[in-house]
Amino acid sequence: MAHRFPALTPEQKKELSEIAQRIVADGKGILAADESVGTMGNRLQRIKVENTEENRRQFREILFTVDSSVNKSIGGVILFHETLYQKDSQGNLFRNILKEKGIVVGIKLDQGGAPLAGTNKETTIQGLDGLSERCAQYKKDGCDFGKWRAVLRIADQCPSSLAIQENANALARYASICQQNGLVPIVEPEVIPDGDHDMEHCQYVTEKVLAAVYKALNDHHVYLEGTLLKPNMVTAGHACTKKYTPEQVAMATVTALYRTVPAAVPGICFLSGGMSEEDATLNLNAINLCPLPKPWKLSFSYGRALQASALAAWGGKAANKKATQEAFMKRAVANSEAAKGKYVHTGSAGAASTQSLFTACYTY
Ligand SMILES: O=P(O)(O)OC[C@H]1O[C@](O)(COP(=O)(O)O)[C@@H](O)[C@@H]1O
Repeated sequence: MAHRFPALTPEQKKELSEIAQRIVADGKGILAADESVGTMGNRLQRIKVENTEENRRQFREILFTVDSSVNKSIGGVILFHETLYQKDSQGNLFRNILKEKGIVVGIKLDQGGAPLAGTNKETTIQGLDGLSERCAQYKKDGCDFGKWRAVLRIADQCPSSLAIQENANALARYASICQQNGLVPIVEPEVIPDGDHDMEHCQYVTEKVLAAVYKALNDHHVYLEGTLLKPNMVTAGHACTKKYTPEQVAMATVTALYRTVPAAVPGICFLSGGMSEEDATLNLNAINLCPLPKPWKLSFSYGRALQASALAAWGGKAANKKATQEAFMKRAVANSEAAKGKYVHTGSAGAASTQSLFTACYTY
């Protein structure tokens, strides 16, 4: 069938693919600082800090005003709506501080889950109504990419084919709308790690989910060169008693991706999914060393695994700014090395960086 109704002009395609490539340029990944108010509340509760707008602003100011050399490790930062319009204590908009460092600014576009009736507690994600108008405004306000997280879980009868199809279609519709408005869509179908399933089962499910997502993206005429994928790594469920090495996780993950993700996709930026900071880095490093064909950049888009020890160092006190920035920079550099397959584990990881960051049923 002839391609009679092109979705994007050559200029639009060029812009999108250049943005995507900047974000995952060699050794660069994404800081996912887009926790919604509720999710941030859980983070702050762990360090006994009240979940106020000012406390959220203060922590993010410390992260974003870190030394400019962070731009060697961080190519993009995902923000929550509130943060996009916040300023540092000198009155500079966060988004301008990031752009001055050469970091691409992104925005969370999904608006939370809604139950799929008649399923075993499965969900779809809301936010498609009015999405085009929101994207246009965010583009004007300095954003160049978006993020939409769909949640799939492994359990009895899960993920159902309804949940897989519905979430794949919503992700594809979101991706299409983003691209029409000049935003690179980060497509995030997360198979959450809750459960006692083994790694092999996670691989099977991840392949089914990714295959459905790429079928839907194709159906919706999404320009793959102007997208990024944010998947889970293939791991055993959190309650599985069998343990796997980073090399085993890497082999299962790259196998699943190689079978399902087209080579036209410029980058795959993993979520950390409750792994400890150190495990997230070691697994990413092993993924980059995995001896299978890897036609995409394999990098990170971590929330918890980039911020947990920084949050612990901060503890809500301005006086801890330096220690907080050092903790953040340490993880950013470690993950940048891992994105090149060059991370050397020194054995001196701090206690905070080896702590599990798992949150049950992470589906706020
Ligand atoms: O539940 P929310 O507020 O959408 O947040 C989900 C979080 O999960 C992520 O998609 C991935 O984060 P992790 O690396 O911590 O798993 C973040 O981008 C985001 O902050």
